[in-house]
Amino acid sequence: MKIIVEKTYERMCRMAANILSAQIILKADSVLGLATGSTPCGIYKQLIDWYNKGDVDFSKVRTVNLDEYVGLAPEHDQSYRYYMDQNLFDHVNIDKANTHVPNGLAKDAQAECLRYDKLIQSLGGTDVQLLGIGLNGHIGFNEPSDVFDTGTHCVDLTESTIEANSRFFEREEDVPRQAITMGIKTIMQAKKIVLAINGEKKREIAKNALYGPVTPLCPASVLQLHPDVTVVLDEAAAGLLG
Ligand SMILES: N[C@@H]1[C@@H](O)[C@H](O)[C@@H](COP(=O)(O)O)O[C@@H]1O
Repeated sequence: MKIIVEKTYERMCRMAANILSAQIILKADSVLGLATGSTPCGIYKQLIDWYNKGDVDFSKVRTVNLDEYVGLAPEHDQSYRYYMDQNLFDHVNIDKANTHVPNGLAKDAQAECLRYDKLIQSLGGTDVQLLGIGLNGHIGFNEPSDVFDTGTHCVDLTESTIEANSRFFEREEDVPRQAITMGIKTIMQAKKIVLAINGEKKREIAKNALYGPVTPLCPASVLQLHPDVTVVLDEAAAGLLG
């Protein structure tokens, strides 16, 4: 595990964006695994900036997103498809047909999960997977549990995640209770992983995930076992790493 600490959130984002853009430069049709949440916003902003300066070309890039809420249409302003369009895809020269997010409206969620895993395989697997981390150690929407979940699957969100994500919704009742997420196996199959962690609130979980025991009670801890992980943190999140 490579751990890089940057002074500010902006510097952290620049570092993560550097890894993603280097990947695209080295392999124009890279498959990027992308994440949502507040953490990656600045990373996408940086990529858009470099695109506008002509430094990075998305025309052949393919993307697979980690997760999507069950029951939200792509045009719902809190769906992860909407987030990706707003925060990245609408601002760069990516072909939208090459961007993939699980379908939160699928009638048969099970079939959708299988379709999504097959899709990732058919693209040749993920070259770089960008991850954020939830306050309880979740990655994607893999919540703490007794076992590491395998492929893409449907999950019941925990109360703490619903509460954390309620900041994006008008009322807590509006937060979906379920999501479709890549599983730990899907995530671990990525050739390279970049985990971004910022803010004082994530201090404790950063320490547990990076230096604590590998356990499904802290899903991000499994990343300690991946051969090519880079963790980028701002100083606020790195405060307990020693
Ligand atoms: N499903 C997403 C995760 O992919 C994300 O990493 C996490 C942390 O979000 P934030 O970056 O806003 O703290 O929240 C959500 O639940």
